[in-house]
Amino acid sequence: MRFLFLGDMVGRSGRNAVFSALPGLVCDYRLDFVVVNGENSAGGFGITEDIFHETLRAGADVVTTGNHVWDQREALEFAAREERFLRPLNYPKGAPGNGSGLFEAKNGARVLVANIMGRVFMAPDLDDPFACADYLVSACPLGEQADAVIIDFHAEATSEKQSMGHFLDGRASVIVGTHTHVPTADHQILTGGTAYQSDAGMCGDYDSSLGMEKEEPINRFVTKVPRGRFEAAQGPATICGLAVEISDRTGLAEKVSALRIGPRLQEQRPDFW
Ligand SMILES: C=C(OP(=O)(O)O)C(=O)O
Ligand SMILES: [Mn+2]
Repeated sequence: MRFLFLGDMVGRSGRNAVFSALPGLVCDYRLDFVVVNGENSAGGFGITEDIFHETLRAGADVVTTGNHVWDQREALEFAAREERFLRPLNYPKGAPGNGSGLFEAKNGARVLVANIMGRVFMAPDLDDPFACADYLVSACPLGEQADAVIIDFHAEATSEKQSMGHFLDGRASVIVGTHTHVPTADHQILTGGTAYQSDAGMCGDYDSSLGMEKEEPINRFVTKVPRGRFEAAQGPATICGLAVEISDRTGLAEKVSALRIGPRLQEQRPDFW
């Protein structure tokens, strides 16, 4: 199974880059399943229903999110109606919408997708992400109810992300980190067969501070006096993601590659499709 994950779309430039490139990637690579993180897609703060649907039309099968999921208030409403829209699974009971779902890929595979959020340097009062992940993969095991298990782990601390990767190694096809907006060079297949990357990076303008115009972040670090809002950077965006060939027999990863298309970052594409 040919799987592609794209990292946090940041603002209009990130959206436009994904919406123009993803249809071609789906076609050229004959992708079976695509997940895109959309939590910063509305000006950097959350996602609207229109953007969600446009992301699906561009070729995403599922849209994940993170700490900004409710920034656009309409998400509180459409989350409950849209099973392909995921908010962090470890929000306390009663949160609107779903944190996981079982979906059918183009090749007929049953794909379990979950969006889980870290707690280190994030909201500490979330349910335990490790207990949540353990329950999920035990309730819908890879190789039994699911032919592939994909987890977007939205977290700040690399230690928490790497620990989650090893904790689930062999019980998931892909554990990919999001949130920091910086692609890490540690994409690999762990010893138990799970594809892992600490952070896929953002789909956004890299002439920025994490996808936001750099002036205000610099100002706040230098003067400690806020002078304006953070605005999404408007320059040409680079798409960052993770490409994984998942075994149809075991559901574990066979090949993994970073994907980086656009200015400023060194281009990387899978060489196995
Ligand atoms: C990019 C970050 O946050 P956000 O969730 O605001 O995108 C971050 O804090 O690394
Ligand atoms: Mn985030």
